[in-house]
Amino acid sequence: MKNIRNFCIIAHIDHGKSTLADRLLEYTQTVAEREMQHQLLDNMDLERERGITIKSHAIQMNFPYKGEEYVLNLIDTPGHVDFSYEVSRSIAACEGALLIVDSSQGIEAQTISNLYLAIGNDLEIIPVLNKIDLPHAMPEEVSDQIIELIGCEREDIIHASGKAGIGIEEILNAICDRIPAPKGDPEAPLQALIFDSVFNSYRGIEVYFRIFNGTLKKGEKVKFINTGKTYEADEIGVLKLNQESRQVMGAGNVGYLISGIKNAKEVKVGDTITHVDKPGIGIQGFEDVKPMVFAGIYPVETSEYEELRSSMEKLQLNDASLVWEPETSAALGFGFRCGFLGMLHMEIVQERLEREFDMTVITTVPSVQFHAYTTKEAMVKVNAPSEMPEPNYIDHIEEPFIKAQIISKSEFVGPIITLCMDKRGILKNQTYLTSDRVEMTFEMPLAEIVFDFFDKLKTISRGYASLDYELIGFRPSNMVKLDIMLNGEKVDALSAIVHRDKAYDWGKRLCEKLRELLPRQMFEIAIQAAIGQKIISRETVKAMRKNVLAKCYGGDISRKRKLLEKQKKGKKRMRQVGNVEIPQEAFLAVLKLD
Ligand SMILES: Nc1nc2c(ncn2[C@@H]2O[C@H](COP(=O)(O)OP(=O)(O)OP(=O)(O)O)[C@@H](O)[C@H]2O)c(=O)[nH]1
Repeated sequence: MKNIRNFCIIAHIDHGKSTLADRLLEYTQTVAEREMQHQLLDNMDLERERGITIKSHAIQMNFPYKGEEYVLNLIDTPGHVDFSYEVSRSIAACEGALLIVDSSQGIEAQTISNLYLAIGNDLEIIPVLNKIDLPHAMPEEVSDQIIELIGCEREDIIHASGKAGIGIEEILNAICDRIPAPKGDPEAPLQALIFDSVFNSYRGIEVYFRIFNGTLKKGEKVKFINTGKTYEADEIGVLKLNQESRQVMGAGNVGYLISGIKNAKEVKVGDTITHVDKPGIGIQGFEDVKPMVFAGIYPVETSEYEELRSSMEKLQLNDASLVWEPETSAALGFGFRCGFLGMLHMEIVQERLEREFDMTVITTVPSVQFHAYTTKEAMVKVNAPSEMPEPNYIDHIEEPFIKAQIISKSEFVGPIITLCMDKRGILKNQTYLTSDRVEMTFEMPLAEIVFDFFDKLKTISRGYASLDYELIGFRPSNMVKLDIMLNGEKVDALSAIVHRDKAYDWGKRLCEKLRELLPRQMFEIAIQAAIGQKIISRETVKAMRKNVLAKCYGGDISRKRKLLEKQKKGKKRMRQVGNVEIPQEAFLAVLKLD
C-alpha cells in the first residue's frame, strides 16, 4: 500500500486535462506510442467529437521513483457543471489532485469549485501551470492567482505543457513525493466506494471502485449498501489500457468489478460495496443525483413511439442519471417527459438517440421543476407546463434557486451584474481574486440559467467569464403559465412557465420568433400568446402564394426531384399539429429569444 498513489486531475474545461493525461500514460509506457490515440481517456465517440469528458474513467500506471516501483491510479473527472456529482465522487476516491490551470487563461469557475471539493476531501494539491508553450502564456500572473487561491509556495507550482511534453517527469515525481499513500486496514470489513460505472453490452455493467478498508476476493458475495442488492464478484481486477483481472485486491486499491449487472440503475455512483458476510458500513456522502431540467421527447413519426420507448430503455441502461416517464401531449401525442442533469446532458441524450438508435425526435421546451401549493391537495411537483394546476386552486408556487459563482475580468463586472439582475439574480458577494479578476456570487432562479444564460454571459464578457452553480432550495415566486395558440388551437408543447413580470414581454417575443420559424403554408397562421383566457400578443404568418413545384414545371426533372428530396429531409424534424407544421426549432424557440 505504501507505494500506491491515487490521484485525479481537476481543471476547468479546456485547460488541457485530457492532453496532459495522455502524456502521463505515454511517459509511464502504460500505452505504447503507436497505440496512443489522441485523448485516450475520452473513449466515447461523442466525447471525442465534443472534446469534453462526459464520464470519468480510471487507469493505472507504473512508475519507478527513487529505486522503487510505484502504482499510480489516475481517476479522470469530467469538467462540465452538469456532471459535478461525478467529479465529487472521483475526488473522494483519491488522496491527491493535480490542479491544472491554463497559463493563458488563469483561474476559472470550475477550477475553484473543483478545488474546493478537493480541499473538502483533504486531498494534497499539486498545482500545475499548463500550456506554458503558448506565446501568450502569462506564467507570472497566473502563478500569482494560484498562490493567492491555495496558499502554496511559488516553487510548488510545476510548469508544464501537455502538448509539448514539458514538465511530465516532474509531475510524476511530485505525485510519488507529495501525495500521501492510502491508509486503510486490509483486515477490516470491506468498504469500497463506487466512483463510476461503464456499460458494456457483452459483459454487463463494469463497476469502478476504490477500496478504503478490507480485502475483496474473486468469487465472493458482495452487497451494494444503498441499493441493498447482492451479487457475486465474478471478476475483479485493475484498469490498465485493458483490464487485468486479479484474484485478490486490498485496501488502497482502485479497480473494476464485473458481476453480470445489466441495468445501470442498480449501480449508483457514491454507493459502497461490502461483503454479505461481515458487512461494513457505508462510506458517507452518498447522494442520489437529481435531474435539474425536464423536457418532453417525442418521436417525429407517431408510429415510432414503441421504438422510441425501447431505445430510451436501452439508453437508460447505460445512463443512470436519465429519468423518464410516459407523457401525452394534445399536440404531439405519445412521448416521454425526461429529466436531465442539465442542458448539455439533454443535448447528449437527444444526440445519442439519433446516432445510436437512429431515432428522429422532437424535444420540447426545457423546464425546471416547480412546486405548486394548491388549496385543494398537497404540493404538486410540476415538471411540465401542462402539469400546472388550474390557477384558481393555486395558493402559491415555488421555484428552485441556485447559488451561482461567476469569475471574470473586472472590466465586465458591470454588464455581468446587469445581466444577472435581469435574470432575477441577487448579488450576494463580490471578491477580487487579483487586481483584474473578480469572483461574484449571485442567488438566482435555476429557470433563468436553463435558457440562454450561459451564452449571454460568454457574449457580454467576450468569453472571459466562467460559471459554476449549485442548488440551494425552493423559494416562492410569482409564476404564470404562458400558452401559445396556433389558429386558435392551444399547442400544449409550446407552453412555458414564466415569471409574471416577464410574461408580457416573453409572449410578444415568442410570437415574433415563432413567426420567423414557422414555415409558410397554403393558409394564414395566427400565432397568439395567452395567460389564462387573456390574449397578450398576436403575430401572423402569411399564406404562401405559389406552389413550390410550380417553378419547376418544364424544368429539368432532377432539379424537381432534388427539391422534393430537400422538402422530405426538411420534414424530418417537423410535427403536424392540427393543420400547421411545426419544425423542431419552433419547439425550442424560447431558447433563442434575444
Ligand atoms: N498550446 C497548448 N495547447 C494545449 C495544451 N494542452 C492542451 N491543449 C489544447 O487545449 C485544448 C483542450 O485540451 P484538452 O486536453 O481537450 O482539455 P480538457 O481540459 O481535457 O478538456 P475537457 O476534457 O473538455 O475538460 C485542445 O485544443 C488541446 O489541443 C498545451 O500544453 N499547450
